[in-house]
Amino acid sequence: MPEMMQTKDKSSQVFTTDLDCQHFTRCSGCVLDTNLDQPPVMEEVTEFFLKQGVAEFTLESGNLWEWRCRAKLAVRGTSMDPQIGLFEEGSHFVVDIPSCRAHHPSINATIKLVKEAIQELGIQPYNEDLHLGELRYVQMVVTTFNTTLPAAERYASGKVQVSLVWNARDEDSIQADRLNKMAELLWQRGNPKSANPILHSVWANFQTSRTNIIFGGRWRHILGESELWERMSGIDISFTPASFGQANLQVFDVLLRRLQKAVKIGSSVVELYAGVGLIGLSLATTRKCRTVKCVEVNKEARLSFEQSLSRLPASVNSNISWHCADASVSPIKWLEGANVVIVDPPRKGLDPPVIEALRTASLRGLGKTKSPSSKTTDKVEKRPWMLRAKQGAVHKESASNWEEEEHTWPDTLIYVSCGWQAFKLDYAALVEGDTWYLDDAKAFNLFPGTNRRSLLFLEITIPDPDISKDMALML
Ligand SMILES: C[S@@+](CC[C@H](N)C(=O)[O-])C[C@H]1O[C@@H](n2cnc3c(N)ncnc32)[C@H](O)[C@@H]1O
Repeated sequence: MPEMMQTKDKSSQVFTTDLDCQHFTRCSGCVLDTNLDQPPVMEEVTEFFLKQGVAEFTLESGNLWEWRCRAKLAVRGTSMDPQIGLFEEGSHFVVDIPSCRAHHPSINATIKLVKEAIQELGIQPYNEDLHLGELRYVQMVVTTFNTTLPAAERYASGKVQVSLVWNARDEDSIQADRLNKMAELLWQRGNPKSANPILHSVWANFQTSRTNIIFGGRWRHILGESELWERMSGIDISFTPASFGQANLQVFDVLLRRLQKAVKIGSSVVELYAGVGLIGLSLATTRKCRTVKCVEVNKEARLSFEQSLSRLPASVNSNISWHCADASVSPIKWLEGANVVIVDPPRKGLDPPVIEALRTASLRGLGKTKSPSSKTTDKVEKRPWMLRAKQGAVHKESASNWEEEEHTWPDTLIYVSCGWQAFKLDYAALVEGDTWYLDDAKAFNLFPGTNRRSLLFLEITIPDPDISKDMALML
């Protein structure tokens, strides 16, 4: 990684945290080009947490360049002069970003390959005004999983799973023949045994809608390995091209290790907004959890979860489950029986029913509200919820016959936030009336070059002074 960069006259070397990217003025991807390790929003964030009693609020930064391992870029222009990049702020013009400093180098090398294939085969980039053309978007996901290499060399030699978003209904439509030709050309030039071994696999997604939604519902694996793996914080995790994945693998790995320390050995954990279950599975493995329940609305994440579950070490003895469900529907049911709840919502923050359920769970844990166990009420009136929870679920039973803990409510809430504005509102609602109490907070620079998306990891406990003391010591 270019930790050190040259000054313009090349006479001396200085440490710099400047972006130094030729696309900066037009590209909407980065909003900062200097002091990438000190996003201005941190001033407000630090002051906020200082007021909440977090004396040492810090920002953990990783690589400031070449950190992005996942990119979805629009393809526009003409077959002779394709443009691959992001839309200019507030416009429909695509800014071509072949030398993006944030991208992992294998992503930029893949963009070059894709452009060559477009030009040589005369592939038509999508024209949204006319709703014509063939290639709409390209998604590139880097995998650094390669156990044949020493760990230190894996990142630099990451390979790309490339997905071509094709303007056709499915693979049987007339245009699919050209899609296959393009996939074959890419593979011929970038497969792992070629002179330029940058590709892991080639996929297609089919999208004909006139909206700006990137992906359609149909995916097809065309060439290379069908499964994409990543090793993060001690576990192997699988991603399909349709599932959510972190863009900054290295800093998220640091966040995960920090998060693990906040969970006591033997805890029962529920994770809402769980994606492919990365956080939950890593806790099952490293914290010997009794139970781990992951709740995620995107059904496409299920296959990844099943594959990752099959590679967990045999020594993991937790009851583990993944549920395809909307966390905002009857969220209180997921919370009963857990000591720890983890939420990792999208940028818009928590759904209001989830905030309400977290507040109720805290009050129930403190014995401030009398409530029947939700198990009892389910029997008579909440059967649809029970059925919903079972539909589409994945389970792995523990060899130990752990009893389900009724009347237990979480005393630890870990909030992973990627949206500062939404977080502030959620936080105010969570702590109102002393339902939750902030114990610690830390920021991770998951998106260097941006001001708005630095990520926070927060640990909030119920306002029991003894528990807070234990947590403080543990940290
Ligand atoms: C920021 S991602 C976190 C994913 C996961 N924790 C990870 O690190 O890979 C947010 C996830 O929440 C999911 N999601 C959004 N709304 C949801 C809802 N109402 N119920 C459950 N999951 C939801 C999204 O599909 C996405 O996978």
